[in-house]
Amino acid sequence: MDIIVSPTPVLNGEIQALSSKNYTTRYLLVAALAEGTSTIYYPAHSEDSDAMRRCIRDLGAVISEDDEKIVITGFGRSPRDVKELNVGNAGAVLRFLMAVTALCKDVTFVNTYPDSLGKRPHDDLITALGQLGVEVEHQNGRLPIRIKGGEPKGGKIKVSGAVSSQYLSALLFLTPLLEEDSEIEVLDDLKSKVVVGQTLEVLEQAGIVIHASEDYMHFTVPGRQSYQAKTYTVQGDYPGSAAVLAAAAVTKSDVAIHRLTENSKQGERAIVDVLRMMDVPLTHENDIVRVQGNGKLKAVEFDGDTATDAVLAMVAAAVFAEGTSRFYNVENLRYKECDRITDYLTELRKAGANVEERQSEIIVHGRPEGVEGGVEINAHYDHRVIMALSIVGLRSKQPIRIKDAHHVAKSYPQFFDHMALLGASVEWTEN
Ligand SMILES: O=C(O)C1=C[C@@H](OP(=O)(O)O)[C@@H](O)[C@H](O)C1
Ligand SMILES: C=C(OP(=O)(O)O)C(=O)O
Repeated sequence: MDIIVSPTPVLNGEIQALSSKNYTTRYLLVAALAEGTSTIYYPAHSEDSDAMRRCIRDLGAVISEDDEKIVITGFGRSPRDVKELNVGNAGAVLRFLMAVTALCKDVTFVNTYPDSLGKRPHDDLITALGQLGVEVEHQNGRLPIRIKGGEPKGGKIKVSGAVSSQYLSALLFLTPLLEEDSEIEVLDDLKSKVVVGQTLEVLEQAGIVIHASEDYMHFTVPGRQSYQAKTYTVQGDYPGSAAVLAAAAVTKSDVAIHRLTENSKQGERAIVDVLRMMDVPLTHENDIVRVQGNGKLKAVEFDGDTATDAVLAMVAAAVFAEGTSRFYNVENLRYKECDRITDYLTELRKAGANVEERQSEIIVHGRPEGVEGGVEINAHYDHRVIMALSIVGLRSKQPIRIKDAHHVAKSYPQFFDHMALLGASVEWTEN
C-alpha cells in the first residue's frame, strides 16, 4: 500500500504514545528466559514486537494476551529445539535471539527480507559467539544464519560495538545463564550506548546481576543466574513519537502526546531538547509533551548517536529550519533497515530538500519557504524513512506519494491513524 501525504498547514489534538518497541522486545525476552509466569502491561503491537512474540513462542514460551497485558510462562535456560525461526525485519530481535539460541542445538534464522535485514551485517556477534564455542554458519555475516549451540560455558568475550550496540545487548542476555562467569570487553567503540542502559535496566528488573564499568566498555557477568518472573509496565515510545512531534514542529499546531516519561532511559527523548534548541514552543510536564508550533524553526547541531532512532525525524524538521543544521556521529545509520544516510537523503532530495552527506554526518540547508514535493518516494522497507518523509510532505507544495508505506508497521502501525486524527491529510491507496 502507498500513502499520499498532502500539504497540511495545521495539526491539532492529543494522542497516547505508542508503547516502546525496545522495552517490549526486552520484557518479552526476559519473561521467556524466566521459569515462572511474568506479566507485561501495555506491550507494543507492531511487526517487530510480534516477531519476538512469535519466536519466543516457537522456543517454548506459553503466552496469553488481552487488550492491556500479555502473560508469559517462560522456558528458562531450556528453550525448545526448534529448527527455524523467522524474525521478519527486526534487527534487535534477530541479534538477541542469535545469542539466546546458543542454548539450542541447531536453529536456522531464515531470510524473509533479503533487501533489508538480509543486507545487514552480524559479523561482530558471530565472532563473539565463536569465542563461546558456538558454531555459526552464515552468508558473509548475513542471513540465513544457522546457530549450532548446545552448551556454551561462558568465559572471556570480546565484542566490537562499532556497528551496533545490539551485539553487546545480546551477550548480556545470554551470559547470566551460562555455567561459568563471563567477562565482556567491548572493542573499538560503542555506538548507541544509551540503548545498553535500557538492556541493563531490564536485566536488573528481571533479577539479574551484572557489573558494568561506567563507560559500558567492560562487564563482569556472574554465571548460573536465573531470570525471575516479574510484572512489567511498558513506557511510551520516544522514537515513534519523535516523528509526530517533529510533524507538529513544522506546522502551526497544538499537539499533545501523553505517556512520555520525563526521566526515561530512551535516548530519543532528546527530541524534546532538540526541538527546544530549534526554538519550537513546547512543554514537557506530567509525562505529556505539548508542541504549539508556529512553523518557524532554527537550525541545530546535534550528536545523533545519543538518539539514533529519532535522527531521521529531527532531520525532517531541519529541512524547514532557518540556516544549516548538522547531525554528526551518525555513521551507524548506514546499517539499519536501509542506508539511512545515502538512501534517506536521496528521497529527501527528490522531495526538494537541500541536504548533503558525509560518511558519518547529515547536513541540512534549511528551506523555510517549503519544498516542492509532487514526487514518488521509495520507502526502502524503512518505517523511519516513511515517517520522516510524511513530515516533509506536510509542508510540500504538491502532495507526495510514499510507496509501500505499509512498512511503517515495523514499529508504529497506527502512525497514519494518529496523523489523520491530528488533522494531517493522509490517504492510503493501492500500489
Ligand atoms: O537494542 C535495541 O533494541 C536497539 C538498538 C539500536 O540499534 P543499534 O545499536 O544498532 O544502533 C536501535 O537503533 C534499534 O532500533 C533498537
Ligand atoms: C533500527 C531499528 O530497528 P532494528 O535494528 O531492531 O531493526 C529501528 O527501529 O529504527
